[in-house]
Amino acid sequence: MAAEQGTTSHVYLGFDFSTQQLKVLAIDGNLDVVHQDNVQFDTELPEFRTQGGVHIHSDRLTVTSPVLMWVKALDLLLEKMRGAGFDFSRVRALSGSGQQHGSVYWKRGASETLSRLDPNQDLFHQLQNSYSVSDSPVWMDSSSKQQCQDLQAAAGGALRLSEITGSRAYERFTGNQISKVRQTRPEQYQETERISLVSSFAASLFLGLYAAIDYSDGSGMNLLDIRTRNWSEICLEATAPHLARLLGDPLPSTSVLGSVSSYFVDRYGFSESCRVVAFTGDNPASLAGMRLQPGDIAVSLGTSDTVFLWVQQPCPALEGHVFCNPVDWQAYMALLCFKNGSLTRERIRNQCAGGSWEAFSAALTNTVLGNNGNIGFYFDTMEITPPAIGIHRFDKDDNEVSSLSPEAEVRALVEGQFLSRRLHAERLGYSIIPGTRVLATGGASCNKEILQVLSDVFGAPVYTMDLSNSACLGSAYRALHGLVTESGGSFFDVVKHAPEPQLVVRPHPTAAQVYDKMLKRYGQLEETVLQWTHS
Ligand SMILES: Nc1ncnc2c1ncn2[C@@H]1O[C@H](COP(=O)(O)OP(=O)(O)O)[C@@H](O)[C@H]1O
Ligand SMILES: O=C(CO)[C@@H](O)[C@H](O)COP(=O)(O)O
Repeated sequence: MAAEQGTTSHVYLGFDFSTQQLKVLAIDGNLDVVHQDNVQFDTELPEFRTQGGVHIHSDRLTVTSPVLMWVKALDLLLEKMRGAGFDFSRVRALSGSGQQHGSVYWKRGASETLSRLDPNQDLFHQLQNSYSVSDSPVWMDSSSKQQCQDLQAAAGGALRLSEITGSRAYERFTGNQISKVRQTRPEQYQETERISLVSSFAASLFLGLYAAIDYSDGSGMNLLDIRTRNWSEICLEATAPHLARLLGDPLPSTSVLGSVSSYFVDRYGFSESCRVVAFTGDNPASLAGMRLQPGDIAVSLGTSDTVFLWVQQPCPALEGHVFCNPVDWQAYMALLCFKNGSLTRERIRNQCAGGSWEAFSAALTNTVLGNNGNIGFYFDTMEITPPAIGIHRFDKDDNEVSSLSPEAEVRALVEGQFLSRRLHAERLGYSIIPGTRVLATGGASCNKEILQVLSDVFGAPVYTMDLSNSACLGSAYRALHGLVTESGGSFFDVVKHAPEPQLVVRPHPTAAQVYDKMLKRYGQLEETVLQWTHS
């Protein structure tokens, strides 16, 4: 292992195909970050007309992204790196991550095209006709309710499905999306020779052949048996005939899948021996990037907010998800996902803080812990956890009110979001104990005032990495780890000299007094909001 890591001339790349952008990060053999870059979909690829990286369809439930936008983003990112003088010949291994659950439908003949790419042309032009479905369903989609009901019925109920796959049926989970595509677009489905996740689609581009789905991201499909780590026959059959053939066999997340295709060698100067390590989901990759340990709780504040934990034994339930662990095949991770995260914070920033994060932060500083009893629920779109919609504000006596002052609105939003994250994490069995670290990541984790509220609500210190894109960092670590896995090197051995997360904020001394009570009230009011949604 020392020989793998000892040299600084080698570098390891981590990519992240997330909702709003494609990012890349390079580390050297000492784990120092030596390069970073990104492509923002909305602004740098405006021809695809996305908002926040997606298209929301007229039914407000269907949410997709153009698959060719991701391909073009990779062309652009690699060109930017070349323009910045990045030396691709130093890359010893690469890996990456993708927003979870999204699906890519490769058209018949695409594997042939992938294997014979012309290095004189970009990927975008050569892969134009390689997808049977041009708009990939993504994690924000909630249009597959019927398919979820059918899958649960076939599996013997929601809890049984959760015991097998780690989650009850969720609309964004890939199996239900595949089922919907098969039913609503039979011709395109018939034309499909392979289905990838966003992560394995991206790995396929680098390999020049279809990449396996890894166990960890594969756990977000309602198709994988998280204990046997094989596709579940019951779930496959309930989803689509012959689906195993379209998915390929799942593999451990640490697998070396092969070397980069000659396209990347000839066009960008990658070494022929540069290895491609299985790509995974962005949340599993973040777990690796933050080097999450048992007892820690991670809060990712990206487009979605997620809360995740390292767990040794799977205890699937009706809420939340259990995924195979991306760095230790014997372990698991538990995850909760909240759809109304950064985009809702941006909306309230625009309405109440003149579009400025500084003013948004000032509103948090200028208002008191507990917000004088005001509590808000801000579900701009149907939330995942809990399945509720609408904007609901309550005063200290639990009366619904129609508005709050702009500053109180900002605090109600952020407190409400974090009370919800804590409430549902506790329902999943998590409890804050002395020594608990909250590790924050994602775009909003650069905002110290937001992190102060997180710390106060959780009653625990909040730490961050120097970088807010831990999914990229984790992917670069995983690239390095993939190389040493065969010789038995553990992930924690590989990253033991990586920089430790830094303490950013501690809870205010009165926080526990305020938020322990408020959490109970929040839970009761959430019941009311849920009843309103479903009445
Ligand atoms: N200073 C800030 N304060 C709060 N939120 C921020 C700040 N800067 C960026 N963000 C949020 O970060 C989000 C992007 O996070 P990121 O993790 O990069 O998203 P993704 O990986 O899902 O594409 C933006 O939507 C924005 O709302
Ligand atoms: O659906 C989930 C997790 O289950 C989301 O967390 C997606 O993985 C999108 O991630 P971001 O782009 O918001 O980081």
